[in-house]
Amino acid sequence: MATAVPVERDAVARAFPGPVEELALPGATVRRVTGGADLLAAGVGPALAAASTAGALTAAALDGRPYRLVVSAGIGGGFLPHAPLGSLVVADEITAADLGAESPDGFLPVTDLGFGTVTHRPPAALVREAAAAAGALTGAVLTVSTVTGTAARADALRARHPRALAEAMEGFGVAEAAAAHGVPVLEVRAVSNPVGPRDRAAWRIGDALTALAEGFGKLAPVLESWMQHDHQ
Ligand SMILES: O=C(O)c1cccc(C(=O)CC[C@H]2O[C@@H](n3cnc4c(=O)[nH]cnc43)[C@H](O)[C@@H]2O)c1
Repeated sequence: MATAVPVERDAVARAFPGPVEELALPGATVRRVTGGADLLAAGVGPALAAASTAGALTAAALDGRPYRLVVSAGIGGGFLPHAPLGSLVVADEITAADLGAESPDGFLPVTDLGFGTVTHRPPAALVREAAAAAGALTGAVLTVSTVTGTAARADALRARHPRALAEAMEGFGVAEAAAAHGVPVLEVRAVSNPVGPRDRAAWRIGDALTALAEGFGKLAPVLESWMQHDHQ
């Protein structure tokens, strides 16, 4: 499970009680719960999240216990009214929303420039089961390098991504690292603020962390079952 910051990791960790072993990796520390998950505060933003997650994936593979699933988790902005504050979103699509080029005719995704990918899709069955267990919404979660802070940008994102429920800053980076290792990815976001004009008074970070912890309490059996079975 890769969160951005330790407070998110600790919220997720409440779903995985048990003795914890700390493994220091270059740039990040993995908390390994006995019989459970590896938890990683991977850093803020897609680049650091990708680097930290790739390090953990590589260390686990070299240790002879490769990961079977990578989960990007944390708080995020919600597109109102579909994803209200305190709601939980499971991504059925993880899309890099600002990876590309501007043009006089609008934004061009990096795929239009002939490079790479902008979307990773978590396994549909896992998304369904996870969302049902946690009572979460499902839809696209956007990864951005710049937090949206104006109505104009929120409208532009909504126009380009009508299925978007949330935005955050790490999912696509975590997904790229997982894809490089051939490991499936899931993204789970608890909504802490609306996507739109910057308004710090509107943030509900405590409520979102509670929703994240409660959501993972319900999700944990689904994730554990997924990791124990083959999904070829
Ligand atoms: O200063 C601001 O206006 C502002 C607004 C929202 C979030 C931030 C952060 O610095 C938090 C970044 C952190 O939390 C995730 N996150 C939470 N809400 C959002 C959002 O609306 N858009 C993008 N990311 C968000 C993100 O994944 C980071 O880990 C500052």
